[in-house]
Amino acid sequence: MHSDRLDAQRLTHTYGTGDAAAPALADVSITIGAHGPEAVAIMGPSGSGKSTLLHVLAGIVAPDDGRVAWRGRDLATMRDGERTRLRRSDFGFVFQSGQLLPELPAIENVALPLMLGGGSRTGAEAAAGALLHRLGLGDMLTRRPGELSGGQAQRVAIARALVGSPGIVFADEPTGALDRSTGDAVMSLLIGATLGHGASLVVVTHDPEVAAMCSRVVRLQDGRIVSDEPAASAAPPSYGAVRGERVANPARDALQQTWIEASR
Ligand SMILES: Nc1ncnc2c1ncn2[C@@H]1O[C@H](COP(=O)(O)OP(=O)(O)OP(=O)(O)O)[C@@H](O)[C@H]1O
Repeated sequence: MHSDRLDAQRLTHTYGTGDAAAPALADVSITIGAHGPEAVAIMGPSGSGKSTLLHVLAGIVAPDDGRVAWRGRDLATMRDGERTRLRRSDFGFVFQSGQLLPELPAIENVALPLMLGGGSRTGAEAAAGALLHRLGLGDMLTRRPGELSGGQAQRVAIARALVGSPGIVFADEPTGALDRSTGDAVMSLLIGATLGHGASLVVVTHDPEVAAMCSRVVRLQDGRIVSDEPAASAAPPSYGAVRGERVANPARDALQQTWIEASR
């Protein structure tokens, strides 16, 4: 059994109370990374509970009922400070946009999680610079987010999510603000880089083509999981599952291999 696994059992969550109560999750159980790193897409109609599930899995929102365990430890039994430290050390996050600090250059945005974790500025910036180079942003280290394209900013966000070597990365519509070709490139990079780092990825998306790049697709409806299957059965033929053998994708395989070698 793989140690970097996330186990969620019987999660329920309702926003508000009484007449205003909005049930968002109902009896959701899911395990991520049981057999090694994997890329899992969470799909479903608007309001089906995707973002709520992601936030509960990441320990940002506490479930009303049920439990989430990371590496066998129940997040609810941790003190707030411990959970915050765990999120910083073991979890990475990529959101649609706006997560970078606008006043900081790219390299400092990426170095920040390491410095918040107690690392020296020199060491943190060395690691951040190396990662940004590997993501093709070696010329952009001193640019502030407002001086980057949307795709470049998302690559900086990916570097920031990965710099602390997390065990799992959570992404909420990470390409939702990008055009199709930029979004596809960023998504390939996110999947390749995350798996290349030995971490799992959980990504909320509306986009079937994004889901098809993942190895597994979980569908929600009215706060419940209605299907959980390998991406192969949901994938358009032009895309392959990241870890599957079904459809060759030389560019992605090469990218992932580069990452694995660079991460040694
Ligand atoms: N902060 C909140 N307060 C009250 N209700 C909320 C809140 N956040 C979400 N909800 C409700 O919970 C349900 C699930 O919302 P959630 O954002 O998880 O769905 P989603 O599938 O991510 O939707 P979308 O695809 O539109 O982003 C919806 O009915 C939503 O209106």
